[in-house]
Amino acid sequence: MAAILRKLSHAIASSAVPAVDGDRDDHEDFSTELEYSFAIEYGGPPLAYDIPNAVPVDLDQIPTAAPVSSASLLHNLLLPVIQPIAKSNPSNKKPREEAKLESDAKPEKAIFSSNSVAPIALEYRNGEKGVSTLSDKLGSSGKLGFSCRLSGSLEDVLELPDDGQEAQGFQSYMSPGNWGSSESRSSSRSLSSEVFSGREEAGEDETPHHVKRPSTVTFRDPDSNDIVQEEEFELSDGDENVQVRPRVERNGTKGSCFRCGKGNRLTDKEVCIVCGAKYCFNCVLRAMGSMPEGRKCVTCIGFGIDESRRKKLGKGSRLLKRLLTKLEVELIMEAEISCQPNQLPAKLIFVNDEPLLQEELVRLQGCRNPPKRLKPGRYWYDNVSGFWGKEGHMPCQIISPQLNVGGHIKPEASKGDTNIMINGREITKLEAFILQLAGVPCEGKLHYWVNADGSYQEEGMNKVKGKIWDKTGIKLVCNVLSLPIPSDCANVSADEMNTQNSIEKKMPSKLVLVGYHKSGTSTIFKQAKLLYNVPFSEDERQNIKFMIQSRLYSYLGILLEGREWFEEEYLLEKSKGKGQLLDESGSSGNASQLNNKTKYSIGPRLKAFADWLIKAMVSGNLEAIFPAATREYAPFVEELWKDPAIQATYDRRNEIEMLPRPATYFLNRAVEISRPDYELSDIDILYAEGITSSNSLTSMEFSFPLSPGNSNLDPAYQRDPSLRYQLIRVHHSSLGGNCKLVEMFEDVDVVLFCVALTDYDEFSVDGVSMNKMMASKQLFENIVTHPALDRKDFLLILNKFDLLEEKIDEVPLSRCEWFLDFNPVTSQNPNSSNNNSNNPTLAHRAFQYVAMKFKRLFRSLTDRKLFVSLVTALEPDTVDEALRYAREIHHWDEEVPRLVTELSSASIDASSSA
Ligand SMILES: Nc1nc2c(ncn2[C@@H]2O[C@H](COP(=O)(O)OP(=O)(O)OP(=O)(O)O)[C@@H](O)[C@H]2O)c(=O)[nH]1
Ligand SMILES: [Mg+2]
Repeated sequence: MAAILRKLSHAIASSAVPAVDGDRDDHEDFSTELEYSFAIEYGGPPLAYDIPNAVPVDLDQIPTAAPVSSASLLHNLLLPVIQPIAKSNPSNKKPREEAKLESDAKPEKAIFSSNSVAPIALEYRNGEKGVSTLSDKLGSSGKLGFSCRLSGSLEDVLELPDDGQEAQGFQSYMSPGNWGSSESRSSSRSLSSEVFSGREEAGEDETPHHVKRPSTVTFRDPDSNDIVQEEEFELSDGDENVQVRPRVERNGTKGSCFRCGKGNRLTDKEVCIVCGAKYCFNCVLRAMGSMPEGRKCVTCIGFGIDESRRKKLGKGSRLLKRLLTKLEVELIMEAEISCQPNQLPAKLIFVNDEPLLQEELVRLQGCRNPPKRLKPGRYWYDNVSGFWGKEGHMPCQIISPQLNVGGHIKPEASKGDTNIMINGREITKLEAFILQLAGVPCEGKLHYWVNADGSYQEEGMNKVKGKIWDKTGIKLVCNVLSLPIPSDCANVSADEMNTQNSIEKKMPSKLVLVGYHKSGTSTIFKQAKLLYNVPFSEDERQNIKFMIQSRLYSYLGILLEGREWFEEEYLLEKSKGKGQLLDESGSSGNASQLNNKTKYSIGPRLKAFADWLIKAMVSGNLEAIFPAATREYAPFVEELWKDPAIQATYDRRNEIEMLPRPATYFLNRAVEISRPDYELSDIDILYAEGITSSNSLTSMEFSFPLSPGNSNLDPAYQRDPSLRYQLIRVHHSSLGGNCKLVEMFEDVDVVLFCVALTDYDEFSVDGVSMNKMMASKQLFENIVTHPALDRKDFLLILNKFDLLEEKIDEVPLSRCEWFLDFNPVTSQNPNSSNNNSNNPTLAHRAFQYVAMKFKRLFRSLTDRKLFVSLVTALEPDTVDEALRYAREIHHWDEEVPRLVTELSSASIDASSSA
């Protein structure tokens, strides 16, 4: 491609430079500035809407000005003269072969216009690639010698729709490229609309220096990682903490659009949140694509944002609103706020001179009263009083106290010079003024302790001398002087404050939930939210909805792969002469055999979509495409779903191993889910895989309502319903190598370790293939033996019992090397659902056996007792019981002295198997 461009740049340069002005320097300058834009004619399946069209220009049709006759000019009057398009001068003509594509394709149509942009229209005809270059065109017409500029570039031809056509325009830009033939698929990379700055001096094998431009078709090619490659980076001040970000080059003058170089400072533009490049209305979609991470140039995807723009995250702009529909803008804003690369980087936040660790940042942001508008920078934090400020400045906020984040506070943290120390920090003059107003002695060198509730005492003395915030007028003065006041007490009385403080002191008991891949931790967490009425925020609901919509496409992709196998299998059988047997459709089988059609065959339009979807899925790019493009493909989903071949495939879904279990639930409602107005139900939330796409740590606070009468729990275990609990769900992968990060849970009360009972014959697919039960066991060992969890209570949740019941009769438990000695005495009636201890089902025996294996393992590692609970995460009662059990374990622990004589370990065992 580079060679072709160089040839083109020769061709264009030689033609664009007037014959009379053969100055070589001019020529080179001109050619280095040349830019080319490519487009190909859409050859995919028919769409329900118009797509931009590259209209060929017939050179003969271009109106030209008649030459001004010199006779008509007045003597000595210099007028600008428009030169006509003249017949070519063969001596200036580039040899046609030189500019010809290696493919030898026959050019059919071409459009060319250049000042600095030379777009070239590529065409596909039956998979045959063709390109019309300038020299082709001129060669065929035998004409050359432009001295005037053809008006309108191809980009202008492919102009974005005006306001009235916004949605359609965006759809067109979000089309999956060329879905046509397999050839066109393989060359879909050339769909990218790239604008190259061609450099004459580039050597044969060198890639020309180019500023990569976003694709007009806004999806990444599934095969290509090109658009995230970046050639130039800048380091700011050599600070290793500062993330390297792509640098952008502007084509035009200051204030102009970074892409087309047009416009000025007053033109409405959209700004890339990473590199600051600004794009005009016409260029923004080309430059930013489908915006999977919000408003970023495609080359900036994956990079952290420019922190000075953080406060703009999620705030839609006028320009986007003009360009896209409300839903599309919402989607993009959502992605902008929630995607991983846009999150605040912990290491850029220094608290008391120390950079934060990720878990410290989580703690800081997740506390009851977190710092507002936190951004990278240096802060001080007095964790006794909760005062928080920027390094070298007076406090700006009072956040939750007692947070274990950052280093120790320094006396000079706020650059105070008053000789008055509060909790180890020398306070500023304004703070000293407030203390005086509050009646606190401020003469001489003083050291005070100030608590979060404003009570103060002199260092070394054991007597509270008073409360700063109690005095009337203090808060008002603080407000006037821009000094912070505790947020809780702004509108509440002292009494209320005391109550609040005492509640705050009653920190919730912490239950941490962890398990190996797909053990069911998210499902249990979501079930708990539903059970204890902890609402999903609008954001969470949106995230889950988008996740379900995205996953739907991967389920469809898997189904479509299955369809291919079934079709191939059918044809193979047919070629062996067995087709007749396989075809259940009787006489129509003969007709379909004649044209190689099977009941698994789909039409070309769906085939093209299927090919594209499978390719995107295999290359792992579906997440970048969906859910942004959900709306675009909803009609295809409907068409696909109704197709008999897909239904025939779906009927054989049990044979498609890759199809996860929840797929059936969602595929059954594929059409409804794919629609933009799809409304999420609680059951959908439960069945959705995961919680959000990026969450590795999720937490909720709740209390247990009084147990309903039919609860299996002994009423003696009813507890104060106002007691608070925090359930923290951690994805095992976020615990780091050897579960190092478990140490952030050293203050948890009970660890809930979740194991999927069905894992015994399954193998993990990522990394080294390993039996999932063995992997679970390994994770269990790592966590249990972690020093931070020494002597913690563990509750083993054996999950997916419903699935175990289905599986155990088919697949023996001894498939897992750890369970080789499982030798149940088969019951009289293996299908009986009776699970009492006299006649337990095979699944129950298996559960008891697995529980026993883990208990023994736990004892061998800790010399302590492991508690076990049997759960089916999709059934609320079992989750409720497991969590209430965890609560009991925690409180038993607190009440050991009283309970130790009452509770024997036998009763614990009994309740665990219940
Ligand atoms: N039938 C059935 N399905 C379950 C049960 N628990 C979980 N699942 C399904 O198993 C799959 C994995 O569950 P998740 O809750 O996402 O598991 P996870 O531990 O969060 O998995 P990660 O993605 O590794 O975090 C989902 O499709 C769930 O719907 C269960 O008790 N019964
Ligand atoms: Mg999950």
